[in-house]
Amino acid sequence: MSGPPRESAGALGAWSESREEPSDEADGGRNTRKKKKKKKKRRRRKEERGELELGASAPQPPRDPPATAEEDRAAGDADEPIIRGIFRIGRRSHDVVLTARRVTWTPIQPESPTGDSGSASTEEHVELKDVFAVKVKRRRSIGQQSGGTLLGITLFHCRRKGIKLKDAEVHFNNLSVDHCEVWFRHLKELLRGFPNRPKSLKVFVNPASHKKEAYQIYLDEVAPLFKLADIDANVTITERKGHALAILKECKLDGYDGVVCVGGDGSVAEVAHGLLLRAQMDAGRDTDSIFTPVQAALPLGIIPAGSTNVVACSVHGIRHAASAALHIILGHHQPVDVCTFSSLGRLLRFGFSAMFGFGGRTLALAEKHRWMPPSQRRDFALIRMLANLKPEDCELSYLPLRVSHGENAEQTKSESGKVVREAEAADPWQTTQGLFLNISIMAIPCLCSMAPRGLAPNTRLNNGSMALIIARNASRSEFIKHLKRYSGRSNQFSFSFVETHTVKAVKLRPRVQGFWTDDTSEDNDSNSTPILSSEGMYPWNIDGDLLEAPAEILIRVHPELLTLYGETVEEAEESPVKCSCI
Ligand SMILES: Nc1ncnc2c1ncn2[C@@H]1O[C@H](COP(=O)(O)OP(=O)(O)OP(=O)(O)O)[C@@H](O)[C@H]1O
Repeated sequence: MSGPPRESAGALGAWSESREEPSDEADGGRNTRKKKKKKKKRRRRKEERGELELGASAPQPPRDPPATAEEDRAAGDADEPIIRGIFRIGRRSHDVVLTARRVTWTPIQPESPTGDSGSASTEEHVELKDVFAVKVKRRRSIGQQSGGTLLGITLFHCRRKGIKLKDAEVHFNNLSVDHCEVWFRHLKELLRGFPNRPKSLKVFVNPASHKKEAYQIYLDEVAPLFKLADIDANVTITERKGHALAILKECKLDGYDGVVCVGGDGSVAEVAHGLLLRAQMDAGRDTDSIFTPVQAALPLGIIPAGSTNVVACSVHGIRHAASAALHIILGHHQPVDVCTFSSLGRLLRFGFSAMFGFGGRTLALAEKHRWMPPSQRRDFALIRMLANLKPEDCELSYLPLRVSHGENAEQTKSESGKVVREAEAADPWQTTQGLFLNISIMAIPCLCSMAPRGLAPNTRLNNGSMALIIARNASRSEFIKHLKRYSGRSNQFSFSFVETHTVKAVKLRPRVQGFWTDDTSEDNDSNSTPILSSEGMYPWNIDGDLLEAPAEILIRVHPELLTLYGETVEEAEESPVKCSCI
């Protein structure tokens, strides 16, 4: 919007006057009903004469309210005034115009006796695509449940500050019930025309995330906005790992418009996996064989409340619960590519990103020290693994993605049927083997405060490919330099031991199966001896969740398999955090 309407200090809290919709007004008395009937008649007659819809200053003819905003837009008159009237906004009277696209208001200049027009009046507006609630504003005495003196109507909308979204409100004051009711009706009707805005959500809150404040974040920053937007939220506070997954496998999802996860990456990964697994079950897909997955039935909203929030940051650009809630409320849909991780033909899980080698082993070590606070155990594991840096001996195959724009180019379609790339052709599998310090496979950019441009800056949320980042064996100091560059501006990939590829699939097979060692003793500083595993289990870091996987893993990308609430973000707006320990 162009001007600064008063920002709400927590959408509900700042609302000192009571509010309700006109239809909720209840006095119960017969006389009142009669009066209402008469009033209605009078109003209808007035409407017919155009006296209500258009103020004295409005030359436009009255119009019927649009059946839906889309119909109106389709008629190509999105900028045609639908209704016009006078409201007080702040201390001044304003000429207010509603179109299918926006509400615009201009201060009414008092005519001066000298005929001067005075200073130029500034027009302000709010786009309806940013408006998420309209309420009737009334003054009620303490304890009064209904009725009350009507004061006007209030629009609640979303304001952008960089990539941060904030809720704000504009009060349109007018004591005429008829006037306000007509405006209210039109606004409600127009808002109903926006697609994707959820009315009912299934919410999972992980109370154990980060500093155990996820539920409080939900109560303070999200629930009030959902209430304002008339969203019905069914909340489950998860009791253990796997709880959300178990519910998603069995619960009825028909009544919901979306699923929301309040937590960190581990919780998001579990809910995303659950939603996608449920979609495969409903579609009768056999996940014990190579299969083409179907899209998740519902979009997923992420309220960041964890110690790592890479997925949330990739679609919001910031760890900010209110921004995330507003993306959900306004129905901002962002299709996202998702990977399947399978072994011996069986699906292990769905996910957005994976790390093998240093990334996997560091997480495995951190998980063994769960009793430590999250940041402490992460730093501890990082230092221990760097001190004992060892490569993995494995065979790595990948299917590169080659984009061609020639005549023979095929069109690739996502499961939704949308063309996701102009053309591409896959080269045959390429295979390399040797010692690797770390292998990252990422279907989304993975923005975070440690890497504002992303752990995989060369990939996009829905470009139908994955970034494969290979760090071959190198000295500890070179590897640390490579890691440090993620938080800065220098290219983290400009090292001779680092390779990046754009791929459709990756196969990774650890080559040595000797004995397991979790030996991280400081005196062993040789980083040329590969890590051996006796149990044939290798730790993978999949979206911050530990997966102990046997043998060969196949990772395939599936374009736009899941829709997240959010949008494409180029760079995280988090203040960059340098890892304190390297
Ligand atoms: N009530 C619970 N108690 C313990 N763990 C839970 C509970 N509910 C869910 N979990 C699990 O906790 C794990 C970590 O949660 P989440 O990622 O939200 O928090 P986090 O602080 O970012 O954690 P991490 O530091 O492990 O990334 C998830 O795998 C989730 O399944």
